Amino acid sequence: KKHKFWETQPVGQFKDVGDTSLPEGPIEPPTPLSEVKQEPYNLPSQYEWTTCDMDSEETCNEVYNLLKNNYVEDDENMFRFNYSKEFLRWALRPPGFYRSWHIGVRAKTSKKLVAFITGVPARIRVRDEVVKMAEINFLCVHKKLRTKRLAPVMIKEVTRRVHLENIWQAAYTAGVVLPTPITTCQYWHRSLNPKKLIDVGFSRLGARMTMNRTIKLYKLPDSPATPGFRKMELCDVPAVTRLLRNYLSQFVVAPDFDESDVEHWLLPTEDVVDSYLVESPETHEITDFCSFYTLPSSILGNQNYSSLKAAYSYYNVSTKTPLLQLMNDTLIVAKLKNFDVFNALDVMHNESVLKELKFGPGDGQLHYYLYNYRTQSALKPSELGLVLL
Ligand SMILES: CCOC(=O)c1cnc2ccc(OC)cc2c1SCCC#N
Repeated sequence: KKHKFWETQPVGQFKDVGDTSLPEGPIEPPTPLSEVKQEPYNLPSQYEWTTCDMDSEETCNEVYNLLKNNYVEDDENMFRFNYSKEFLRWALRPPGFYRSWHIGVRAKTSKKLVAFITGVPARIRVRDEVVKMAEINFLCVHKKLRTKRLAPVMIKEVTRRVHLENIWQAAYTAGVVLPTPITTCQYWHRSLNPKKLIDVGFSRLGARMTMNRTIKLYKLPDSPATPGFRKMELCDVPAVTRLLRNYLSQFVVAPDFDESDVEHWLLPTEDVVDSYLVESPETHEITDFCSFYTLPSSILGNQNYSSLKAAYSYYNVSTKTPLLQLMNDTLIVAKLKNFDVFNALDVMHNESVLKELKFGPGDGQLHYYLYNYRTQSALKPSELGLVLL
């Protein structure tokens, strides 16, 4: 039976879609903390819970290797995400993080890490309500244990630990349809290294196109066009926070970033997140901002290449520089940093520039979900101002 587990959870159910009598907001009220289950859920007898301290080099290595070998692949098994250790430490230790929300499952005999799920705290605004949520991510069960129904008990356990911190909502994404997406986004891809993407079989030479003609089609200038375009620095955090908060206020769902959030999520971290801004040469005002994160993928089953260097559009704000020019400068920087591809979702205002910047639509979709929070109706991707890693 499909969605056996999700039909037991406080999430929008398919049967309720379109029922405008149901109000926007929490589906269930908070439970008194004394009534939250104090002890962990039961795992199958040969497995045990473990808390993964990402500060520990050894544990971080175990998590990295579990994900490298068992995490999400595309439908054609051409790629598998290969989140780096620095990226995982960044993604899992934002302001106010809880180590207890970095949950592993070990085999009791071998002590091998066989499954993982995480949460990090976030303040997410839904229309005019700022809600404390957990962002749930990195749910991974070892390929050899996929039929043991571990995912439902792992989801219940991370939910229990989130409840213990008096948080009752969550946000998560999936490539599969579950009850019930608040919106469904499309991936778009901009070739930076077309020869490699063709060699690995992701892209194909267009009709009547030679390889040289294709390389020329995707060629980019060797420096950004916008005067005052520069890397973000620590001293820019207050201005970037103001710029970003104002920009994100227009979307139905968006993070409620403060300066400490901006410092963590958007200050450049080598090989993890890159961020640039436009400082007006005349007024020294910060008028625009763009950022992308680094998420390589293993290339599965190709003789010549083993890794894809992919950049993912993160948060972009254009108030003076046209978004088209700002994003083109981002592509230029990504190419200079030797990325093979620049990926973007059709969220916020991205859709308006993707085609002109020579992005092509991907065949994968990304569904966004809220746990224990109903929205009046599904959002358009352009109403979503939240990028989850
Ligand atoms: C070349 C364009 O495709 C990707 O960059 C890519 C890379 N690795 C993946 C690993 C797992 C995977 O599972 C859905 C997809 C990819 C994709 S396409 C969707 C992500 C984006 N943009």
